[in-house]
Amino acid sequence: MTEISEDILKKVIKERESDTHKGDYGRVLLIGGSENYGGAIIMSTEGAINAGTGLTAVATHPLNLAPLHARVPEAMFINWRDAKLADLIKNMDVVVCGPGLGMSDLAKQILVILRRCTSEKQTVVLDASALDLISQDKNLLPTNAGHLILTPHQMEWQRLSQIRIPFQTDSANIDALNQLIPDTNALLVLKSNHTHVYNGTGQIFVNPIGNPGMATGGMGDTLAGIIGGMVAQFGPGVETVQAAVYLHSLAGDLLAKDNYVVRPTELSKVLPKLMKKYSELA
Ligand SMILES: NC(=O)C1=CN([C@@H]2O[C@H](COP(=O)(O)OP(=O)(O)OC[C@H]3O[C@@H](n4cnc5c(N)ncnc54)[C@H](O)[C@@H]3O)[C@@H](O)[C@H]2O)[C@@H](O)CC1
Ligand SMILES: Nc1ncnc2c1ncn2[C@@H]1O[C@H](COP(=O)(O)OP(=O)(O)O)[C@@H](O)[C@H]1O
Ligand SMILES: [Mg+2]
Repeated sequence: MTEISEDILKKVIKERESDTHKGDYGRVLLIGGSENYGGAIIMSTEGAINAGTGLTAVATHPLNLAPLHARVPEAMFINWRDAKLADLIKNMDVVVCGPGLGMSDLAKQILVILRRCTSEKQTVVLDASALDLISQDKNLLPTNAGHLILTPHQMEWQRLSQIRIPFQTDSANIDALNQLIPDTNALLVLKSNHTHVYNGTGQIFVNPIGNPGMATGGMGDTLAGIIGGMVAQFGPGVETVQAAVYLHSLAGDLLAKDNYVVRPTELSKVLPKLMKKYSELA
């Protein structure tokens, strides 16, 4: 087991070359945000954009169009019922699916489309409702994606792995990950006060930072977006995911120095400054 440290940020976050454009920093599509959970996909999108995604698109319920554009005009919008969703998915580097997606039949259909349209070169980050739907039907897993990153909290992992929270030991978690996805490219980010990152080969990375001010709805949605944005720029390896987990908590700790509660939307705002600092320390 390895403890994640600040060094991972210096290693992963690169200074940007002058001769580059938005196409060099990845295309991310975020899918989620039902009528009742629009905030989840907006917070996720804020995480992705503030972590530096080159181009960001959001597939969501049409009710979310105005609030999404009011908060993040950088993001493009598509109605999640639009037939063009399939082609959009095919053109993405990273798809983050699940924040506020909900458990409807439409949400299930979206997972079917995602499974059909993803391919080897793409990374899919699965969070929240997407994981709960997959718990009900494992055939919904988008196994054609080259890289799969699962980001459950302990209750979502209990539903998915059938391992009750007190029995979620490292060895049980690795066995369950390998059983669920017999592919060493899969990563499991098991969120708790000390999030563990596992890969299929049995490596374990533990996040030693973060704080209970971060126990606020939307904090995981934000992390899923940050992971998507960082994978889009720095690749889908386990080091990128460790860096995203550490950066999220570091931002949370920075805000918790003088705030009782850390709002996910405030956390996203401090990411560009932190990333700048670590890009220069490489
Ligand atoms: N503003 C919004 O629109 C929000 C929407 N959300 C969406 O709401 C849907 C349901 O997700 P929830 O996660 O709220 O509901 P869940 O029912 O999946 O899990 C929440 C419950 O799990 C238990 N739990 C045990 N260990 C935990 C751990 N380590 N971390 C977190 N919870 C733990 C807690 O009792 C908690 O109330 C998802 O689609 C999610 O994305 C949430 O992300 C909250 C914010
Ligand atoms: N007590 C805590 N200490 C450190 N980090 C925490 C704590 N509580 C929550 N977090 C972090 O906040 C996030 C919560 O994720 P999640 O439960 O999926 O939130 P949501 O679904 O509401 O967005 C995780 O990254 C978790 O590590
Ligand atoms: Mg969550």
